[in-house]
Amino acid sequence: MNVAIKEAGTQRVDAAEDVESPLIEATGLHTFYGESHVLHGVDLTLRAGETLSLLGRNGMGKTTTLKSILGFVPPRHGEVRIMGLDTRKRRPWQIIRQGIGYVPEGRGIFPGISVREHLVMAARPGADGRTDWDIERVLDTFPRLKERIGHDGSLLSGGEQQMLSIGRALMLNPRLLILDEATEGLAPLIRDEIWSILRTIKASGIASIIVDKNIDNLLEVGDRHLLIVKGKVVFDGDSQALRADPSILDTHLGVG
Ligand SMILES: Nc1ncnc2c1ncn2[C@@H]1O[C@H](COP(=O)(O)OP(=O)(O)OP(=O)(O)O)[C@@H](O)[C@H]1O
Repeated sequence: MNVAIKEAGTQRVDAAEDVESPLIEATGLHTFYGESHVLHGVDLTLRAGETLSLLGRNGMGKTTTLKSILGFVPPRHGEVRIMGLDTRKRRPWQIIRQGIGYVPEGRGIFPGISVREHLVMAARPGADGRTDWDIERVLDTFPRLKERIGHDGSLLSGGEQQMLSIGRALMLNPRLLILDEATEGLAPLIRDEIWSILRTIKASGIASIIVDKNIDNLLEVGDRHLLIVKGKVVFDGDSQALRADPSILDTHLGVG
């Protein structure tokens, strides 16, 4: 057992981190918006280096699962441990500082701030002290961003903004990336480019949770898949298991 003392802004967070323990261990999550009960006992585990996809039709609770894990919508019942840290009573920024790069729906690119500034502002050693993702490596991974380095981020195309959002998350030297609908609304060629980048990121050893609608890419890149229906996990297994029973995707996503 490794006991790590982590800096979290002005507050020190003591985290008992077991290197063998999962990066994320969420059990029995029940999440509400007001009186509306959206998650009904979701369990989710993510191990180091693993790529996990969240599948499900619109409105089934994928984004809410991510927001529950990150503390934006804290679950009313259940427990989330991130790299050993019990996240109850933690603020989202404290949770993210455990080593999470979050790429939200909508990208979060600011007007009046250049590509370089977006990247430089985010730069930080990882929670484990790693600094292997720096601006040079991000620009090598995203040649389109290199070409647009001085441009206002908000004036980039949708695909370039998405790349900037992912590049910015990598500048945090995260142990895991969370990507919510990273290829939504993009042209097919740009989507392919982003999937290729996600494969590169996976090969670098960073774990990820990906919410996306492209099943073929998810089956190829993902190690494991959680299928969420009305706030409950109805399938948790690998690509082989999902391919072996097309009725699962057919029933719950209308594809198969
Ligand atoms: N801020 C909110 N207030 C009230 N209800 C919400 C809120 N956000 C989401 N919901 C509801 O919670 C349920 C789950 O939504 P969620 O966004 O998690 O689904 P999703 O699986 O990510 O689907 P999508 O792909 O449409 O985002 C839906 O019924 C949605 O209408």
